[in-house]
Amino acid sequence: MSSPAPDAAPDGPARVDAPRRALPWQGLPRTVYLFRVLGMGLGLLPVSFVLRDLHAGWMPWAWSLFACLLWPHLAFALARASRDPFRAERRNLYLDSIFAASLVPLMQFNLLPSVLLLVVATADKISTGIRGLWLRTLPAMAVALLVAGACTGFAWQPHTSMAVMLASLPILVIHTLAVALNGYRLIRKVQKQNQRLDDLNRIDALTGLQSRAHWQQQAEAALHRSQQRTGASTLLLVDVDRFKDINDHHGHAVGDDVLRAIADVVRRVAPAGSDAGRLGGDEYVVVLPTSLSLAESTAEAIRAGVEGLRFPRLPSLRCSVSLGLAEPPAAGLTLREWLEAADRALYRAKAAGRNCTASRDAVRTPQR
Ligand SMILES: Nc1nc2c(ncn2[C@@H]2O[C@H](COP(=O)(O)OP(=O)(O)OP(=O)(O)O)[C@@H](O)[C@H]2O)c(=O)[nH]1
Repeated sequence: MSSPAPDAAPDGPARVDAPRRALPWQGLPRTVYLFRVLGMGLGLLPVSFVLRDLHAGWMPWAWSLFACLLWPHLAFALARASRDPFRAERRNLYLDSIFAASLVPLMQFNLLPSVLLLVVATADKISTGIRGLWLRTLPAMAVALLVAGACTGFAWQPHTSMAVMLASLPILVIHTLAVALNGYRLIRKVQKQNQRLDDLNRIDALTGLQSRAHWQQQAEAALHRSQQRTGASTLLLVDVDRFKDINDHHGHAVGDDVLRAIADVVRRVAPAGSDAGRLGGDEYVVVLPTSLSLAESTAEAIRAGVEGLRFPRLPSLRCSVSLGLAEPPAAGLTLREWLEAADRALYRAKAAGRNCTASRDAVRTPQR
């Protein structure tokens, strides 16, 4: 939007600005402008037919032409020129309602176009999404109706002719569809943003594995199934060996590359139905849908896969992982106890020299 920022920066020494965030209502004047041009422009059609039938003088005609044709552009220009476009637009929205209501007595309360103008003006306020705006404009409309009514002596001819009915159709159809389409567009946008938020919540941004919170939910469900004896599962903790050294020698960016590459190995090797996540730092965790003996083979495949990783930009870089396995704890015990058991196994793998797998009973070191 080309309108000036709400507050101009004061003169003074150059400084680093915080990242700029779009102001929530910045696009309001342009959105409202389109609907105002459409609503007021189409509204002029039935108003003109009624004024013609009433043989109205120049005053009602001039006022109607100003309100329906000139005002939408003037309102936009005022909002754009304002230092605070949102405040200016909110004032314009009140004036919209006042103008629409003032046309009703000019039409001598011709039923269909009068109801239509009042409803469209109110619906427009609702569709701005500004809380309570439509309710607050109702008293302003009532006052406008009374003042214009007093000026016209409350002349009363509510009958709507067929010609006026036909002239009312465009605003009824086109404006209603335009508002509905705008609502649809907004709903789609919100749905996409909700989906993105959900993804951000479920997925670890660096590795693409499950986030810790999401993994915990999945693991608790798997533990429950195991404790109900409706499915085998084994917990596997994977920790990068001497990862701090990799960061210190090659930098955090390379460290991140290593974390991503190891996540790829985990994803590739873990059997279907596994839940793999990143617990944080250089630690991964997988619930495998298999018994301990099959899980040991998976763990060994991950260990070997990580050992075999090569990084084209750093051909000499090698990495390895230590792995700890644990069967589900007895009924009544929780995910916390399961993780602690896997952590104890992982500790044994580290103590046995790293780059190996350990479970409660055994440490499996690869043949080197
Ligand atoms: N590059 C990178 N480093 C991270 C990230 N999260 C944690 N780290 C680093 O990972 C390292 C973890 O080191 P530790 O687990 O304490 O120890 P280690 O060097 O892996 O040694 P052992 O686990 O005993 O083999 C720390 O230096 C953290 O700063 C991350 O997202 N990216």
